[in-house]
Amino acid sequence: MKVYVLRIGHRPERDKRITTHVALVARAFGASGFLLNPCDEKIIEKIRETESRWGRFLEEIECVRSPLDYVRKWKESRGKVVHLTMYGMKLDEAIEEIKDTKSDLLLIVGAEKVPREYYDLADWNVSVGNQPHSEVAALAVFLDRLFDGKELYREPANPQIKIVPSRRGKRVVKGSEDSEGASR
Ligand SMILES: C[S@@+](CC[C@H](N)C(=O)[O-])C[C@H]1O[C@@H](n2cnc3c(N)ncnc32)[C@H](O)[C@@H]1O
Repeated sequence: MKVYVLRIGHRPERDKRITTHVALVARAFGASGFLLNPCDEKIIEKIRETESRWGRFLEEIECVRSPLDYVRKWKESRGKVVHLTMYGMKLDEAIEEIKDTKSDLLLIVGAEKVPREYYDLADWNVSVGNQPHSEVAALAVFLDRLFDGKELYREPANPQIKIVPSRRGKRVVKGSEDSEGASR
């Protein structure tokens, strides 16, 4: 099952940092695509740079012109749609059903008020608790539950650098080296 994250309602003048975090969390927590509307080329560029430096997880990083059309096409030809919203059904009640579909998932997160059509198009409107919080937190918790925590230490393709986990300090080696620092 592949997951693409669609960030809608991005306001370039105020959401740059949080939308960047949505994309970084999507990448680090198991998504295979990141889509953005309205467009912000600086964010797209930054995530592409992150992918070249830290390795490839995302097969698509793009702006979409019409997010509603994108959602409709996804449903017609690719898979199911989940919309994360505090008004949705409980995560605990939705997650097993979502895992069972086995189809690819488009995961929608908002910024400003999300238009009604997305609630109607979604196969599941899912809440991560029924309190308002953050798209970054909602996305991280949802993906971690979906993948049962197994996404966190998977290896990206062709990293330039990578971290060697250590109890103290910071160990970073070239992507071509193993965890002892030896070249492969
Ligand atoms: C800061 S909220 C603003 C939502 C907006 N006020 C509305 O009514 O649609 C931005 C995004 O965070 C996500 N979010 C916030 N709290 C959530 C929760 N408890 N469960 C799931 N998603 C949540 C949703 O994707 C939401 O669109």
